[in-house]
Amino acid sequence: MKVIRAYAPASIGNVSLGFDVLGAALAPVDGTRLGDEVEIASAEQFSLETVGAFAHKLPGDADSNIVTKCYYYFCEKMKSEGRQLSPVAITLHKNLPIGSGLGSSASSIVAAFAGLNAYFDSPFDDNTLLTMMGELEGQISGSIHYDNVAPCFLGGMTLMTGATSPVTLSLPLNDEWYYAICYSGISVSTAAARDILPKQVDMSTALTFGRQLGVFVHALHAGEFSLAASVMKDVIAEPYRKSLLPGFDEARAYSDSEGALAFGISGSGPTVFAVCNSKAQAEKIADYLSSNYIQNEDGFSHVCQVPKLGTLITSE
Ligand SMILES: Nc1ncnc2c1ncn2[C@@H]1O[C@H](COP(=O)(O)OP(=O)(O)O)[C@@H](O)[C@H]1O
Ligand SMILES: N[C@@H](CCOP(=O)(O)O)C(=O)O
Repeated sequence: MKVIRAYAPASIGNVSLGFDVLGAALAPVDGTRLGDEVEIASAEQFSLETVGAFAHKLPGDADSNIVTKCYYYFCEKMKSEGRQLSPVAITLHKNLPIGSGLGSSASSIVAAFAGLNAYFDSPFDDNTLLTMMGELEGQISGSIHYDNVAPCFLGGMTLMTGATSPVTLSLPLNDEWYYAICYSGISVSTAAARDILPKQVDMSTALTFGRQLGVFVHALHAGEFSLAASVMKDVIAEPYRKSLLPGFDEARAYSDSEGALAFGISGSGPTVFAVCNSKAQAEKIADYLSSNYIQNEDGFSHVCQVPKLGTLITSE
């Protein structure tokens, strides 16, 4: 019997300076698989089973799970192209905490679509799949944003174009940067963390945002990584969202005192990340965050890099 497995990594939305337009995939350097995984096999009728460390935090009924919505959306798209789908049984390994700022819903969505596409012999190209992923992410968080689904699917650091094709561009990576990331264990709803943001920004904020993003993209292409790190500052969301994150200011102060290149909120939080020049520095900051930023037994920290690959498909 054909079985497809799709693993989709965690991601940092916004990367501080690119609200809704910049994202990066994450891979712990110790080889931990930090991401959701789906298994797809043939069945007489559709079913979804959920397992894994955070399965018990998902909605109780399968119909409310975003993976079920992905399956029916995929069926509709196939039907509109004159193709019929055979039913499948999906198992979701829910390894990412919900409302963590690690692109948890994106990880499930990407694993589901990428897995279904592989199972049904690749009817959709990457750009079409990305558009479908963005739509489902929009259903869950209240507005379409690709900054988690794109890096989760494609890997690396991705910049959204605002166009339909290509939806996203890949930016050069710095292999020497390490990211200390820490999930505090509390849940922050992305939709709620979007609702607290002002609907308009003032002129000076808009100018800073545009300048930072322009300098960042130039600096990465020029290999000027210190310059790139110097503009990793969030002028859009952090001033409002940090009030939702107990211990945020202290965590930033420690990261700065250790000489980290940048520090910020991953997605809508509560996960935070520090960009570091060395693995040793990232380990020290991750240790501090483990002891001081984590609020309960669900929290964790990792030292990560940004992987070149995103979703991994295997079949048997
Ligand atoms: N497979 C899934 N993974 C994550 N969240 C899911 C899934 N299916 C349904 N949900 C629901 O979607 C919402 C996701 O909340 P959100 O704050 O966007 O999380 P995150 O920021 O971690 O992606 C929650 O209400 C959660 O119960
Ligand atoms: N750009 C979005 C990113 C949300 O990421 P998540 O991991 O918290 O879902 C935002 O900042 O709202």
